[in-house]
Amino acid sequence: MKTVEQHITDILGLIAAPEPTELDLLRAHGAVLAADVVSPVDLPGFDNSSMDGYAVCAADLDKAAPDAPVRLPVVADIPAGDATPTAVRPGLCARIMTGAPLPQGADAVVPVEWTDGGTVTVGVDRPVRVGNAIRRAGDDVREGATVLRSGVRLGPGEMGVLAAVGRRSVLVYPRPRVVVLSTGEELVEPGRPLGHGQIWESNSFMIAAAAREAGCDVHRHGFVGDDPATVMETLEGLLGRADVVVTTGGVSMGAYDVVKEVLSRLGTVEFTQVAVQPGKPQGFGTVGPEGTPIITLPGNPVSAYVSFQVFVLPALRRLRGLPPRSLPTTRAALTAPVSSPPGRRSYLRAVLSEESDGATAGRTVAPASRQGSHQLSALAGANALVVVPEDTTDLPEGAVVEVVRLPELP
Ligand SMILES: Nc1nc2c(c(=O)[nH]1)N[C@H]1C(S)=C(S)[C@@H](COP(=O)(O)OP(=O)(O)OC[C@H]3O[C@@H](n4cnc5c(N)ncnc54)[C@H](O)[C@@H]3O)O[C@H]1N2
Ligand code: MOO
Repeated sequence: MKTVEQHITDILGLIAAPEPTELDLLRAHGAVLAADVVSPVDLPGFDNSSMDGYAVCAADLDKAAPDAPVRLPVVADIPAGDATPTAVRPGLCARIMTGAPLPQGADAVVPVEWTDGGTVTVGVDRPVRVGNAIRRAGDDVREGATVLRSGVRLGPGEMGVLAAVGRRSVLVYPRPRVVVLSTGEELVEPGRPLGHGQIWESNSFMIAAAAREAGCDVHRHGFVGDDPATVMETLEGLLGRADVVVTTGGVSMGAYDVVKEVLSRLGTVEFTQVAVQPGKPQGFGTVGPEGTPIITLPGNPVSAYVSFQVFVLPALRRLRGLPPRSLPTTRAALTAPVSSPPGRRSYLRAVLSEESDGATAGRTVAPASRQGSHQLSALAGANALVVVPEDTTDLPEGAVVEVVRLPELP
């Protein structure tokens, strides 16, 4: 059987580096930046007030005191956005609002709380130091400075910086388009009644959610039955909207394992067995005229989920323009014994907790009691996968194990 690492490498071999695209800022959220962003301006772009108050010459107020306020004529009123440049001379002041440009000649701003709030003349009851409540041009970003580096993900903070330096569009690797398709004659859309031997379809919802959380634009096509012609036709119809197709089901040894049958005929998809539990039957390759990558996951729901996190996620990261890393791991002590088939690496659903105990930096990990490939209930609530190596079949309570941290909700 193929190793987990080899299968990850083989899938990555199919995934070409993405093409950068210039996207409008509103569509760029979540994408990965494909070029450094340099600010064309200083930020702030001009000296401005950080408070509502009065722009003054500080020296005028040297002798101001609560019982002897200094009174200054107010010669201008400067709201934020004021387009008319203003100036003050010693002995005069201007009323000014937060964010408004500092008038020429002023060297300090007195907050309104230190004054009587006058609009013709104003009484100020204490001295002010030079520079008080002034935000200097360029004290945040200097013109020509790199504000964002290629490779960063555009989250809210990055979106803010881009807009602040005046960018309306950016060069990014756009979110990959993932099409999710499940197969199985027994499947019924949730919300519809079940007949004998039928089950509600769950894989496509789960895999679509995981791909979305991985930063992709996802089209959940839902599912098709086991008729090869329909599967082929459906797949062909979906290729135009996919950078990668992820299927579940139909890849094992069954007489009606339709994905395997249909894609084997195309000749570019390889079906294989990986030394992993769950998730042994796997496939990957390309389909259609554009050579669209396709990754075929097993149908058992837990197998599909674990396979997604172990095999598909690195590929999606590469498509996003990120290093194709696997999920981060840590070490933790088992709260219960676990077992694993010989020769296969198990990924057991578990709950990792960060409580303190020393040797494992305080982490313990509780494996779920139901580990069957069909036992979906243990997946809800799991935040980690306990890794049991290929050469290990049993681990006692207290053993320190490698633990994969599952992605957290963004
Ligand atoms: N003779 C053998 N049988 C099986 C082997 C084997 O090596 N020899 N491998 C087993 C393993 S391991 C797995 S995993 C499954 C994978 O089978 P398929 O990928 O062909 O999946 P299906 O047969 O279509 O379905 C398996 C199971 O999962 C349920 N299922 C499928 N799709 C969905 C869905 N979208 N939503 C919810 N549930 C789904 C399906 O009803 C089956 O119960 O093969 C083993 N068999
Ligand atoms: O190896 Mo299958 O994917 O668990 O049940």
